[in-house]
Amino acid sequence: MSIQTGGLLKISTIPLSEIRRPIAPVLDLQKIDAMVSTLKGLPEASKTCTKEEAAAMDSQLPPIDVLCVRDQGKTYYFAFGGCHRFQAYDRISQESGSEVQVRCKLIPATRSQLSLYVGSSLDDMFD
Ligand SMILES: Nc1ncnc2c1ncn2[C@@H]1O[C@H](COP(=O)(O)OP(=O)(O)OP(=O)(O)O)[C@@H](O)[C@H]1O
Repeated sequence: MSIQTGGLLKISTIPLSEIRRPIAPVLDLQKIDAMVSTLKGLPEASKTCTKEEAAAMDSQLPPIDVLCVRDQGKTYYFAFGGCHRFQAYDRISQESGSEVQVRCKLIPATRSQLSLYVGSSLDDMFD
């Protein structure tokens, strides 16, 4: 999604618990450790990116592309990428015991655009 959206969309923060992630990820645990370090502002962040990149992040991870779909008066958020960043946010949330805000690039989408990602599971996406 990043290729199409480039710098066009606004960056927002959405509570982690409000973002639906329909596809199970395949994970590199070392990358998640380094991302958690970035969020905590620790130097180990540079394990999966350069020291300069980590410094530029300033305890932030790049925003995750999130589809934003309106259905029957409610807004639903869906993510299909950002697997490692979500795992890092999950861990920070578990460690702190509180809700975490996720930096997102919100992409307005329709139900039929969402169906391109989830196929016949579309109706299960809204509950
Ligand atoms: N330790 C880190 N600290 C800060 N940023 C990082 C770190 N590791 C990777 N990044 C940056 O995070 C972004 C996403 O990285 P990557 O694609 O590897 O993970 P991801 O969250 O699983 O995303 P996707 O599923 O979309 O590939 C990249 O811009 C990358 O440069």
